[in-house]
Amino acid sequence: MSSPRIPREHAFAYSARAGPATATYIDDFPPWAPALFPRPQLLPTDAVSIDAASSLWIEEQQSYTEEHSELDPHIPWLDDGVFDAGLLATLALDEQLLYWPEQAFADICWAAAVYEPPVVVQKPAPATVPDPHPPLADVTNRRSPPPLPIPEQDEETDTETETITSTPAPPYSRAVDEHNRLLALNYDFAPLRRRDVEAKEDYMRIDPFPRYLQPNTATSTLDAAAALLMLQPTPQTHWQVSGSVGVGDAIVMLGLDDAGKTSLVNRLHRRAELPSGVLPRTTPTVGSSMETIVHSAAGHSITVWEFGGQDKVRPLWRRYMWNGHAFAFVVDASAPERFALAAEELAHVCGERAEYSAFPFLVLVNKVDLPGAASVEEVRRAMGVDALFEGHTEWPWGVMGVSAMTGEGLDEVLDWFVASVSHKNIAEHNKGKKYIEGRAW
Ligand SMILES: Nc1nc2c(ncn2[C@@H]2O[C@H](COP(=O)(O)OP(=O)(O)OP(=O)(O)O)[C@@H](O)[C@H]2O)c(=O)[nH]1
Ligand SMILES: [Mg+2]
Repeated sequence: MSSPRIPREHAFAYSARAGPATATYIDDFPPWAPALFPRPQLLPTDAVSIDAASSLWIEEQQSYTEEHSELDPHIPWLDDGVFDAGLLATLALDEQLLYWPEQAFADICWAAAVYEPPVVVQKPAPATVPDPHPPLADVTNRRSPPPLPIPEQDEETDTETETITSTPAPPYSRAVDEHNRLLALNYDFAPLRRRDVEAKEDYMRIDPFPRYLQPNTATSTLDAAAALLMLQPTPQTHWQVSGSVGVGDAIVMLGLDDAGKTSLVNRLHRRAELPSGVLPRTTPTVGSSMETIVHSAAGHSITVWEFGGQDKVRPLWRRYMWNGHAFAFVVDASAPERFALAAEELAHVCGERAEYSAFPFLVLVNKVDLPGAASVEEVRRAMGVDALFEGHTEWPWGVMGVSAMTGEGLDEVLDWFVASVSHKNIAEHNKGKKYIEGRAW
């Protein structure tokens, strides 16, 4: 089977997003693509048809399902080979993308359209940003793709293009910002929000990325999916989680900025060597970060997935928080003036979805080492957790005092999670997710 060739501008789009060291792939995957696939042996080194890759997946999935379905009821393997949009946000995004690239892509787009706040659309002035792909007449919602710089232009190239291409490719994170900016300029998700799009099929009909979506080619579908996934600061983490099935239980850690989440993760990760009273310096977390720790002599492996708490990154919480097996919400006990905001954010992020979930949940009252820190009881009342979980007795939940500075309380916290994360909870939770599919999960 011949390799699908991706258009030149797409190749350059990869390089623009991936950074300066990666300027040439016409037939290749971008260097960040392996991060999207947790089982790299299935990632071809050159472009290959999706069929070839997916037949490998089918074999592997069948044997795995036979082996594990009884043991691991929480593993959301795809039932009867049917595309399941409800699993996209959980643990099977990579499998879905390989099996059903078009549907997966459309669903990612749809999810983004439904769940993201509307972007402010600033239409580029036609004089300064030429539209290389005029919209088709029959699709009213379509916007042109971002104007992509073309490398290695001829001498005669007009000055505007030269200006763009002579700028060195920005480093990776700046490239993501730049990419976001271009998307914000060119795509208007607002009309596709939930009130207008009742079914995914509607969205598929609208298809705002026609030039990025070429059926049956992994490269173009990845490009398309990545275009949306790159809207997140660290899309790779999502995919890594999707590969973490079987690695251990994943705790999603949320909380306002400065609550001490990163410090807690650092302490948990390095508690054997880090003396009490010493904390590595931290900087505010942008996006999310993940650390796997081993707890207890039995070697129980736990992945802690921590999200930045600054107001700009809080919208990420809602999208990803349900991908773990348990939550921890960290509150700074020394900042009572922020309790109300923390309570508000917690209630917002759980929302009505709490009703359908069965995740173990702990409020971690951090910094109890500081003089004047509020007591666990005070934080419990201020956070309104009793009201939040009223009627959800099936949820194991609690409030515990900890200190990243001294390590106090952390063993108890880990013991609690290990005892509370059960396959039963996870299966319940997945059921809830299926039930609520189609609503804002
Ligand atoms: N005394 C004391 N200070 C702490 C403790 N935990 C964290 N800190 C301090 O609190 C500050 C913020 O800690 P971070 O871990 O960066 O906070 P964060 O929740 O990750 O913040 P974002 O990444 O912005 O969401 C740092 O100066 C830490 O040293 C603790 O248990 N005791
Ligand atoms: Mg942090």
